[in-house]
Amino acid sequence: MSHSIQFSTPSRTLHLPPTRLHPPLSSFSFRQFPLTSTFKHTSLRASSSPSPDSSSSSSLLHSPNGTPAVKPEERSSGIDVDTVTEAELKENGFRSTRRTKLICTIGPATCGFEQLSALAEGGMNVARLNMCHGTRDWHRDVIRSVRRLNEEKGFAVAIMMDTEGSEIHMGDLGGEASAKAEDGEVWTFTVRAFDASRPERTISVSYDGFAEDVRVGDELLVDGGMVRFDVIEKIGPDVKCLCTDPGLLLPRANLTFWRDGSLVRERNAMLPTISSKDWLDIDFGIAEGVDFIAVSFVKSAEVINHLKSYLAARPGGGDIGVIAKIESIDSLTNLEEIILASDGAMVARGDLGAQIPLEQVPAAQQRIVKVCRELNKPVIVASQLLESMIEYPTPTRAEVADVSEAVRQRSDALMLSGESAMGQFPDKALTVLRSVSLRIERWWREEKRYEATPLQAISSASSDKISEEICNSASKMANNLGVDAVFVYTKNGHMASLVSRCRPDCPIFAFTNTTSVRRRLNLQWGLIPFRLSFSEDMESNLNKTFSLLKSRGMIKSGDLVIAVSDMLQSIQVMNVP
Ligand SMILES: Nc1ncnc2c1ncn2[C@@H]1O[C@H](COP(=O)(O)OP(=O)(O)OP(=O)(O)O)[C@@H](O)[C@H]1O
Ligand SMILES: CC(=O)C(=O)O
Ligand SMILES: [K+]
Ligand SMILES: [Mg+2]
Repeated sequence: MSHSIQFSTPSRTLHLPPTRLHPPLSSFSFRQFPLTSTFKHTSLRASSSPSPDSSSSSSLLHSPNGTPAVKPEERSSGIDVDTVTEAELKENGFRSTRRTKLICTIGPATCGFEQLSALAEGGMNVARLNMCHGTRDWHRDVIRSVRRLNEEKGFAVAIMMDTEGSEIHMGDLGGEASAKAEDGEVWTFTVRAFDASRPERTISVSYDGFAEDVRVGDELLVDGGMVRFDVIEKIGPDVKCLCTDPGLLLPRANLTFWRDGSLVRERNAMLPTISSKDWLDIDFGIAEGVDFIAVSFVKSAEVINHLKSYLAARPGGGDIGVIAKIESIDSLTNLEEIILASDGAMVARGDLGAQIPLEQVPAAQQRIVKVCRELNKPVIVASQLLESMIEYPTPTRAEVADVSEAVRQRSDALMLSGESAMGQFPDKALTVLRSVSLRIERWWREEKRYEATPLQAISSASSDKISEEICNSASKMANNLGVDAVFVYTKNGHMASLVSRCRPDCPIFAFTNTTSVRRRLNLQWGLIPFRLSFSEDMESNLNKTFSLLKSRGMIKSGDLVIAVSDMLQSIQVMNVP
C-alpha cells in the first residue's frame, strides 16, 4: 500500500538537474522490498536538493567482538556501528537505548588504552582533554589511543579539546596530586617560578600582575570557594594569605579575588580569551584531528567567530566544532549571541560558581540549556555531577538528584571531570550517569511528558525552513504513531540535529557518509550515529539499510520506521519489510 502527499516548491525544483530528479511518486516501485504487503509509505515531498555523494573513506563492518566481519570487497556496502550499540539494540530493542550523551575527562586514571576501552564500553561518547594539564605528548598519546579504539572496535568516540584560557590559576604543585590548607595557616601566593621542589605552604600563580592587583584585605578564593584565604601582607612578588576556610588545593586550580563582596575582574577582562599557548594548542588539535574545541572563559561572540574563521582557513579545521564554555559573568550577559556563533555550549558550573553566587547557578543552567535547545546547539552540563565519587564508590543522593535534573532538562550531554580524570572509580561514575539517564528518560516517556510549548522557528533560508518543518513533523508523527525509530540520512549532520532538537520519543538512527560527521553527531541527544555509504536514491538507501541492519539483528520485520533525509526533502513512514 502506498500513500502520497506532494508539496512542491517550484522555484527550487525548477533548478534541479534532470538526472538528479527523484522519480515521480506515481512511479515509485516498492517491489525491491521482499514483503510489499507490509509496506506502508507516505511521502511528503517538497523538493530534492542534490549534492554529490562525497563518501570516499573506506567502510568497515564489525562483528560484536570487534573484529572486521566482512571481506574487504564487501566493505563499500557496509555500515559502521560500535559493538556496544549493536548489543544494546539486539538485546533491549530501540526504546531502551540511552538518549543523553556522556563525556569523560581523561586524566592519569583513564589514559591507558585498556582504561579508555573500558570507558567506551561503558558508554563514553566524547573524551575530553583539558589542556590545563599534561604535556602535548601526553595528549597526543590519548588522542591516538581513542582513534585506535574507534578503528578497532567501531566506536565513534569524539575528542574534545578544552583550552586553558588565561584566567588566573595556581601552578601545578610540583608534581603533588594535592595539598591541604588548614584553618589559620599562612600561605604564600607568588608569581615566582620554583627551580626545584615547591617550598612549604607556597603556591605559584600563573598571572604576572597578581601581586600588583591584589590588595591587603581582599579575599582569595580557590576553585570558587573550595578553599578561602584573606590577603594579609604583600612583600614584593609574594602575597601572604591566611586560610579562613580549609580544604584541598588541587593543581592548577582557578583563583579569584573579591573586594567588598564583589569579584575583582577589571584586569581579568583584559586577558585574552585565547592565549598564545591556547593558539599553539589549537594548532596541535587541528594537526591531531580533534572533533571539538571547547573555549574556556568565553566573553563574547567575537572570539568564537575569530576561532571559527581561523579553523575554516586550515585543512581539516572546518570539521572541528567550537563549543563555548559558559563560565563567566560576561558570557551570561552575551549568552544568546555567543551560542548563536558557536556549535554548542557547556554549562561549566565549576568556574561559573566562582563568578556568580552559587544559588544562581541552577537558574543559569536552566537558561543556558533552554537557549541552546531553541537555537539548535548541543549543550553539555559539566562539573561536580558526581564529585564525591572521586573518593567513594557510590554517589550521594544529592548528586543523583542533580544528574536527574540535567537529564530531565533534556540537555544533550553530561560530563565527568575529576571523577574520570583522577578519581578512584571512573567506571563506576560512568555507570551511575548511564543508569540515572536511562531511568529518567524512561520515566519521561512513560509519563508522556512532551514539551508543552512548541519550539520557535530558527531557520531563515527557505530550504532550511522546509528541513526544519519536516523534522518537526517527523518527530511529532513519530510520537503520535509510536514508531520504533526515526532514520535520518544526512551528509553534514544538520538534518540529524534538527530531529534531535525535537527530542522525539524514539531513538534517531543517523546515517552519514563520513567518520568525522559521525563522531560529531555523537554529542547530540538521541542520535545513534552510523557511517554508511549512501546515494541520492532514498529507496535504495532504505533497502540497503534494512538489509544491513536486519542481517545484524538490529531491526526486524514489522518495526515501524520514519525516514527523512537532506537529499530528498520527504517524510516516509514504513514497516520494515
Ligand atoms: N590531563 C590531566 N593530567 C593530570 N590531571 C588531570 C588531567 N585532567 C584533569 N586532571 C585532574 O582532574 C581534576 C579535575 O579536572 P579538570 O581540571 O578538567 O576540572 P575542570 O574544573 O573541569 O577544569 P577547568 O575549569 O580548568 O576547565 C584536575 O584538578 C586535575 O587534578
Ligand atoms: C568545566 C569547567 O571548565 C568548569 O566547570 O569550570
Ligand atoms: K580548561
Ligand atoms: Mg572552568
